[in-house]
Formats: sequence, C-alpha cells, structure tokens
Amino acid sequence: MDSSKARRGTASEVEQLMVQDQVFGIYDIFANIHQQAKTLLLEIQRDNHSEFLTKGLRKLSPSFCVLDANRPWLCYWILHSIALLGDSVDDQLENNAVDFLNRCQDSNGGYGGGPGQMPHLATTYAAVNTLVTLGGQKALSSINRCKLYTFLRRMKDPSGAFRMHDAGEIDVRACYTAVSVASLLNILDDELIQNLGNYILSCQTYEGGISGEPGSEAHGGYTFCGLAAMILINEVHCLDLSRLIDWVVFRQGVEGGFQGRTNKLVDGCYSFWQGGVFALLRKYCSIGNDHLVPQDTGGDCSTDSPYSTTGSDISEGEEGLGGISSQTDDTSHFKQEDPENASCSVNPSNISHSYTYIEKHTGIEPLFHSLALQQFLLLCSQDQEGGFRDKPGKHRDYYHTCYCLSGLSVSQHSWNENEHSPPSARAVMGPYSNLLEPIHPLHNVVIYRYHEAKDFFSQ
Ligand SMILES: CC(C)=CCC/C(C)=C/CC/C(C)=C/COP(=O)(O)OP(=O)(O)O
Ligand SMILES: [Zn+2]
Repeated sequence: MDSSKARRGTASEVEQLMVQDQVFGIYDIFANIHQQAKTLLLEIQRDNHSEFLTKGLRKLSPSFCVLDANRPWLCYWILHSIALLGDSVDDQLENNAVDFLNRCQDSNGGYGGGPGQMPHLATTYAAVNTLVTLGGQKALSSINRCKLYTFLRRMKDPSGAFRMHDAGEIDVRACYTAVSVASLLNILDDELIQNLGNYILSCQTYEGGISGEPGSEAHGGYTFCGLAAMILINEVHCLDLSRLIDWVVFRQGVEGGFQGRTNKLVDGCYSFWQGGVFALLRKYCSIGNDHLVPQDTGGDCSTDSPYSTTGSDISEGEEGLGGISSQTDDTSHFKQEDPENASCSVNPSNISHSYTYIEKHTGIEPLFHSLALQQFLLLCSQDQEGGFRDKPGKHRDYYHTCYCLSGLSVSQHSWNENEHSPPSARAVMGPYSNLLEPIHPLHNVVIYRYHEAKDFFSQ
C-alpha cells in the first residue's frame, strides 16, 4: 500500500478498505496515522513554550507587583526554562529581573520572597540560581556574598543542619539550598559544613531514599537535596548508596515518568528530582559490579546511619580518584570591591570544601529508562500550547515547566561520556532539534553559566 496515501486516509477510505476486506491495509493506515501523530507530539513545542514563559516574565515585570512570596522562584523557574531551551530574554527584562532581585536582598544578607520580606533559604537559592542563569557582571556582582555568608551562618543550627529562615523549620531542603549557594559563591567553609553530613545521614530511611527530616518518609525531592548536599560537602560515601539506588530505580513507573515516593502517582516534576539523582550518581560515583564506589577519599562519617552498610557495599575510591579540587585556599577569593563587604566574618582559609570529585566516564547505560522518561514528558507532561504539567488533566505551570524541562535535559544527556560532547541522536527521543542545554546537576543551572559563575567568584 502507498504509505503517503495511507497517511491521508479518511474515514470513508478506511470504510472502503474494510469492505474490500483489506484488514492488514487498515492496520497499516492506523499504524501510519498513529506514528505520524506521535512524531508530531514528540516534538518540543519550542515557540509555544517560549511564548508561555516570556509572557509570564512580562507579567512580573517591570514592577514585579504580584503579591506573593514566590517571586524569586518564578524568576528562576521561568528564566531557567528559557535558558534550557537555548533562548534568552531582552536586556530590559533581564535588567528588571536583576533590579527586582536586588530589592529582595535583605540588608543583613539573603533574599526574601519579595522586597522587604524576611530572607529565606529557598528564595535565596532561587535568587542566586536566577542571577547565575542570567550571568554577566551586573547580575553576579549584585550578590552580597559577605552578607549572604552571615545569613547562612545565622541559619546554621547547633545540630549541624540548617533552618529555612529565622526560627524556621530545619530540613534537608534547607541543608541543600545553603550548601548549593555557598558552593556556587565560593563561601562554603568548615563552619557551614560542620555536622551537616550527620544530619543528612539521619534522614536516609529504611527504604534507601532520603526524607525531609529524621523519621519521615523518603521522597524524591529530599533525596535529590540530600544526595547533592552530601556530594557538595564531600561526604557522599557515608550514605548507603546501594540502598539509595535500589529505592530510586523502583520509582520509575510503567508510564515512563517517576513517582516521588512509594505507591504515589507519577508526576512530571520528579523527572528532575529523581532523574537528577541518576545524573548525580553517574557523574560523581563509579558504578560497577552492583556496587557504587564514591570517587573521593572524602571526610569521616562520624555517625553511622542505622541502615548504613558502609564498609561492605561501599569502598573508597579505587583508582586514586580523590583530591582534585576545583578550588584552592587562596584567601584572595573573598575580596569584594563594595565597601559594605569590606568586613566579613567568613574565614577564607577554611574555604576548601568544594566537592573534590572528578568526572567519571562510566561508559555504561543509565540506570533508568531515559527514552521512556522523555516520551512520558513529551506526550503526557507537555502542553502542546506551551508549558508543562504534572500529568494530563492538570494545568501547566512554571514550576512543572522548569522541572520537566530540567528532567528532559538530564535524560537526553544521561548517556553522555562528558559534558563537552553532544549526545548521540539515539539518546534523544523525537527529532534531534528537541535537544536542550545541559545542566550542572548539583545546582540545576545551565552548565555554561555554572562555569561562568565559578570563574567569577574564584577571582
Ligand atoms: C531545592 C528545593 C526547595 C527542593 C524541594 C524538593 C521537593 C520537591 C520536595 C518535595 C516535598 C514533598 C514532600 C512533596 C510531596 O508533595 P505531594 O504529597 O503533593 O506529592 P506526592 O504525592 O507526589 O508525594
Ligand atoms: Zn509535581
């Protein structure tokens, strides 16, 4: 049968064929129509996403007058999504965003959800990631690192963990956001790290995933936060990584997407929270012979997790892979031109705690079904009119757009041997033009902006 004719097959043509008893022909027609529809739907609707995102940013700009405490998050979700698509915004929108975030910056350090609001670690993370995503002198130099360091010290609890805000809750999210911004800004020191690993370790549950606080249920969001934080402070080898892998691999559903916790529904945003866990494991741990081998010779695990099998399942780096620091102890790192920043309580000689892992090229396939995840995101989470959603039947929003696109990027690049080589066409579901910018999995910012920020803050 002529396949081009089959694709144009109308209902009456189908009926006619049925009458002629060309059963196999009918199957061909359906297969072709289905295939064509699927191919169309498998395409990232770039223009529609850009329009949805830019409109959202314009609504916030220039006065950013939406009355809620989420505005730095909206900036991050929208601008990071635009960056993932390989787009950028015009100078005016960019300037508005930088100026707005500056007004959210507290005079004693950290960022609130809006001008005059109390500084909070979540909005501080969102603001810093936004400014890193925008890049350039104006955005990066707007961050008052000295004051931010003071804020982080104030959020540090005597237990070693962090609070989200003054007198606020202590959880793994707070720990991750604190060390993520501190690492990006090159102010992660001994004081910030002290006893932090033990707190995170106490949140690894019997299932293997990580919970928000000790005694709670393992969840993808907190597992990402806990694992990333442990890598950033060089203590990932203290976690029971074998058990963590067992937990996360079973979170991918038959739909291709991930659930956040056992017996719950899949949701597009976990494509990043769970997919990002695989990216971290692949980039920072060697995987082989059913064992995970952390690549550092990192710090002590002074408190054993009750579930830990450290020592039997996990051994020290076997190939002399530890100790390639991306930073030095050079005290000049923390100079600021701004006189406001002239005195600063951070001890620069202690800034030596950037993660010391080197990239490992495992040459093995990802531990999750990356094509199934991409198919789920494109067919079920993508709103063809622009934006992404939790699942069909739900509305699109900026949070899901950000984390679905981040998960899509992670999964397209999940076979990659290193960040400098583009993925092969086989790794990308749909047309190759679907390919998104790669991210840095520890911070979820596009990788070229991560490098720019690292250079900027190490000068
Ligand atoms: C950097 C940062 C701030 C990270 C946040 C990480 C994150 C997404 C945590 C998830 C929190 C949580 C328990 C959601 C459960 O919601 P639910 O019960 O509605 O969803 P579920 O049914 O899918 O578990
Ligand atoms: Zn979600």
